[in-house]
Amino acid sequence: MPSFEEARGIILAHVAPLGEENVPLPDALGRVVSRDIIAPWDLPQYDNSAMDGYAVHAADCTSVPTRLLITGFLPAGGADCPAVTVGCAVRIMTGAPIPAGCNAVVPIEETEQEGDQVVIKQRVLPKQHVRVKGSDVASGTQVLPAGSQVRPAEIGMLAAMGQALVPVFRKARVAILSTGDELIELGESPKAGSVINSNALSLAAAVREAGAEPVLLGIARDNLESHREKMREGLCCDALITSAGVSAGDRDLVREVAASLGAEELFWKIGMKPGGPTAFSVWQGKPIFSLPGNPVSTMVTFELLVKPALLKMMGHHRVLPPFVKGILAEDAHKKPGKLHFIRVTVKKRHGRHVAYCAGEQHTAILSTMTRCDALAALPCDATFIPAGSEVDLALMREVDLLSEAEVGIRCCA
Ligand SMILES: Nc1nc2c(c(=O)[nH]1)N[C@H]1C(S)=C(S)[C@@H](COP(=O)(O)OP(=O)(O)OC[C@H]3O[C@@H](n4cnc5c(N)ncnc54)[C@H](O)[C@@H]3O)O[C@H]1N2
Ligand code: MOO
Repeated sequence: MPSFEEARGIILAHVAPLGEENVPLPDALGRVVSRDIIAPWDLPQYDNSAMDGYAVHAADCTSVPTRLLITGFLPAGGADCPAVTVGCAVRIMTGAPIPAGCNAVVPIEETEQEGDQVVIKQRVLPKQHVRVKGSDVASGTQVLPAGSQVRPAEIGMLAAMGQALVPVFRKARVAILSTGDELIELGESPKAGSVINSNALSLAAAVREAGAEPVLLGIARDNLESHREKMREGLCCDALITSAGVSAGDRDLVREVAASLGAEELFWKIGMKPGGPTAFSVWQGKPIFSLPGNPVSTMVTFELLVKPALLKMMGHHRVLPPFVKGILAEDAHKKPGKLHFIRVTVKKRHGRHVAYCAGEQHTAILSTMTRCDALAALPCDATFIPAGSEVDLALMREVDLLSEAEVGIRCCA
């Protein structure tokens, strides 16, 4: 049985970035660029003013004060300005091109206008308040390397570079299949023994949050034919995630059907909890993630095993969840032999993350998941981890600062 790290290593070794596509710039947000983007022109494209003021030639302003004749006005976007001759200045607005004959801008506050003349009250240095052509990005240089994730800043830069279509890695289409006769869909009337198919919706949300596209396949019933039909359908997508039917039960059919469809199983069972019965197979290069059905196990295995794979498929370089060091606020007990991920709430105190048990840790307890700020990793061989121990935390959301009033070790039941 592979350890958690080994299992994740096997998964990551069996997935690769999907192909590329060109998307309109606004749709590139969150995607990963698949090629180096090279600047087709300088940014700024021309020398322009950084201030509202007067465009001058510094050499005309060596004495203080200096008096210059105002010969024109240049707003942003204005291009029509004859060359400025010795002893003259042009009133210029922020962003307007520096006219020929000028090499500096004097802000309006450092001047006084007297009729058609401007009095410059301070020394002027060449290039002062001039945004020089190409000083931000020079034509022909790399604006973004392949592999960059597109954030609002990159959208702005790509727009400034005239990049209406952006080459990005393809978004993964991820089929989600729930299995089990007890399941009903949200909105159907519950009967005795029925369970709402919440896993499909939490998985679809997590897939979407990872930047991929969920494709909901519905429910495979507990017979081979239903599983076969739905799993075949799912294999048209880039990846298939199944939930439940993967443990040791009489009706756990997912692995049998995956094998009958020709998938190669790389592992079944991992030395982690939750997520012990997880299976991973590959069918014609496509990953099949068979996650355990207990709702918390489904979410935790998605976060720690599936999401890194999807991110890699979509071209991301940083695919592992951000782990930070934290301090356990309470004693924790566990059985040896598996890496345990417990759900904790986290507060920050004096720059350190302090982790509190988020509640009942059984993997069917959804409410502990909604309170969870992070998953704390309790080492494989440990049986008792005393309060104050340092642990790795996989943060699931931003955490608050702990007020002084809340400081103090709480007792774990
Ligand atoms: N004899 C053994 N029994 C079990 C083992 C084991 O190793 N030996 N492992 C346990 C662990 S750990 C887990 S986790 C579960 C996983 O079992 P399955 O993946 O086969 O899932 P099911 O038994 O079909 O369902 C488990 C549980 O989850 C509920 N469920 C299933 N699908 C959904 C869904 N789409 N939405 C909401 N809830 C769902 C289901 O009703 C069950 O209550 O096996 C243990 N048993
Ligand atoms: O692995 Mo199960 O996922 O411990 O509840």
